[in-house]
Amino acid sequence: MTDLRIALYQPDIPGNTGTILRLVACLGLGVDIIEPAGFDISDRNLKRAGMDYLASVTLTRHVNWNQFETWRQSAGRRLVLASTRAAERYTDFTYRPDDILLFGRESAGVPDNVHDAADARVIIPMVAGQRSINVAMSAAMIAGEALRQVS
Ligand SMILES: C[S@@+](CC[C@H](N)C(=O)[O-])C[C@H]1O[C@@H](n2cnc3c(N)ncnc32)[C@H](O)[C@@H]1O
Repeated sequence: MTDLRIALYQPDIPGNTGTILRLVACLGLGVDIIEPAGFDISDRNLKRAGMDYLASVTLTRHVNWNQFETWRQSAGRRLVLASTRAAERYTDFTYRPDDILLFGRESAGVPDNVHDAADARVIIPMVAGQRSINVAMSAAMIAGEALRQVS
């Protein structure tokens, strides 16, 4: 079994978060939401995307980045940031079973201090001129690769 987790930094589109929560429910992963989010956790679009899968999600909400970091460091877990600014391909990185895979806010990614705090940063290569992949799609691709390696 893996203890891999997905963390969402201040997500602002409830349908994406609901889709990711359904993903983690199906893959058996834990999930962290670093608040403030741009919506309430009871948002109907989140519920529509997450459906009844939400009932089996192991979700931890952190009131802010500092509280998340305090918890993560005391747990001794590595933080792997998915970023369009990264240099290392997500398929070249060696994941550990207790890594936390961090994804940025849909509108703005993550600020520099969060980018710098990560232990590693990985990118899904894109064709020239494209800006970014949907956050839920990114999470599925990177979690899939991490699980392939550690399962
Ligand atoms: C819609 S994107 C954010 C776009 C934002 N304007 C930015 O500059 O980061 C939301 C999140 O999905 C993930 N993401 C999107 N495309 C990615 C890629 N090609 N490689 C790695 N992560 C990606 C990142 O975690 C990103 O913060």
